[in-house]
Amino acid sequence: MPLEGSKLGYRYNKKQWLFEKVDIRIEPGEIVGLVGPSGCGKSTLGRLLAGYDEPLQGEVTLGGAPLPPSGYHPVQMVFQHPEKAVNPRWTMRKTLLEAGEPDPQLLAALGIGPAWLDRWPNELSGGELQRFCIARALGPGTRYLIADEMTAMLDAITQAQLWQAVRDRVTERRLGVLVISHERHLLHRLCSRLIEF
Ligand SMILES: Nc1ncnc2c1ncn2[C@@H]1O[C@H](COP(=O)(O)OP(=O)(O)OP(=O)(O)O)[C@@H](O)[C@H]1O
Repeated sequence: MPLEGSKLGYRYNKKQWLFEKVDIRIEPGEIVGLVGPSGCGKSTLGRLLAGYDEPLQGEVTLGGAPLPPSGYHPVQMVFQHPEKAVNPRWTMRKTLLEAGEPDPQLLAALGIGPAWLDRWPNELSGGELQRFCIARALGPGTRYLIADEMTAMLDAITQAQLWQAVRDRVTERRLGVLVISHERHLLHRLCSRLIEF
């Protein structure tokens, strides 16, 4: 089931339109890159596709139907700053359980040590915390991942490890991925096509 945005338009606070009439389509098992100058609206488009915000024009559909209004969301988004994306009062185990029972193979592929599950967010480094955010976003019900500068703050080795784990899910589960990044070499390595925004 493709993830599609049709004739999407958005603007903040009734200012000028950030974008209008944008069509975008991602197929299962596809990794697509989204590039464009800073401030052009890439993250905003990602938020619309992930159902965080409602488009002001057009619609987002998954397999031809509107995104589900409640329950586990099949389109998940991961941001650059993991510390903003987790509840500081939840252990990492509880954080992960939000997305369903975690798959031990996925945790191992993301380099998450079993002992980390009993830690609190402030007891992990940014890179360690981001691994949990990715694990949570790849819960069993996820069909699409919107990765917004997901590995921009990580070293090259960790970056490669995390993207390999995502790629394996693309192959095994036919996960579809939209990669928002300024790093052209990363996009060329990962993506089968690029959308210039
Ligand atoms: N909540 C908000 N309220 C008002 N304006 C916003 C809000 N979020 C983003 N903007 C503005 O909308 C524009 C697009 O922002 P967005 O984050 O989507 O761009 P981007 O292409 O992802 O940028 P970057 O590459 O710098 O991350 C920017 O000018 C930004 O200042």
